[in-house]
Amino acid sequence: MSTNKLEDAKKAAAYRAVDENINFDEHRVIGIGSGSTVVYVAERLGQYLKDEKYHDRVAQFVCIPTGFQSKKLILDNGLQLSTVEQHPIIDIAFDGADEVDKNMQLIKGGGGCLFQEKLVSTSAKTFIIVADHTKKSPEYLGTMWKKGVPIEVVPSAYVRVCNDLENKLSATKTILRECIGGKAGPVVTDNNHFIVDAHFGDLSNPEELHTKIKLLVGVVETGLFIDNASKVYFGKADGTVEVMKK
Ligand SMILES: O=C(CO)[C@H](O)[C@H](O)COP(=O)(O)O
Repeated sequence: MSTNKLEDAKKAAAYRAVDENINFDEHRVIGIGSGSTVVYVAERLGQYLKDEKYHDRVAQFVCIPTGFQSKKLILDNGLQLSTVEQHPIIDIAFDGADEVDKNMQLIKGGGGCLFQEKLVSTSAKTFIIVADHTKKSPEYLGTMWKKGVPIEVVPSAYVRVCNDLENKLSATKTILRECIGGKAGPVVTDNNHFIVDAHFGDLSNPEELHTKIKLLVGVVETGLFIDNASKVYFGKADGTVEVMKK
């Protein structure tokens, strides 16, 4: 698919997700995730802010970011920025995903905002995923996303975590995520942790794997988002959007 078509698909998913799920009278605290698709969520909210019919209500929204990129997105679109400390209960959150299976379990963290994304999404009463259709798994997680399960770890524990993932949980490969260009060395998250990408092949039981990984000393959070998403909007190349819900 051409880059333009892919962007159109992301935009279609994000616009429709906002249009169908924001309740301008009831919602006030909005989570804004990370990645290239959620850019269009912030853009859409910015458009509503400029529309005189919605302006007063959207100006009252406070937006909770999942990292530096989304903080900037919120500000660039003229929206009010706040924190999850000030608003531990979020009305609705939007975010992207790296892969979505048929049960709406997710792999996230491909963009390195893992822990903060999980904090925001699990603090939200409703969590909406926006994605292009390449993120839809035909069956198991690990089919479309081949870069492994992202795991946020305490820096000093990364060797121990990699060893445990391989020896205790049978990961076939673990990779400390490195920066590409700009800086030599590992990716450092917004919460000053490292990311390990762990390969397990197809994930037939992501919930069990998530629980096992979480128990390893040094693991902050896993990129397996279990029973978290309320709905998924998949944008397609032809501009249509498929909605998945339970
Ligand atoms: O989990 C994420 C960042 O850690 C992103 O939401 C995920 O990588 C999807 O990004 P994109 O919308 O660019 O495909």
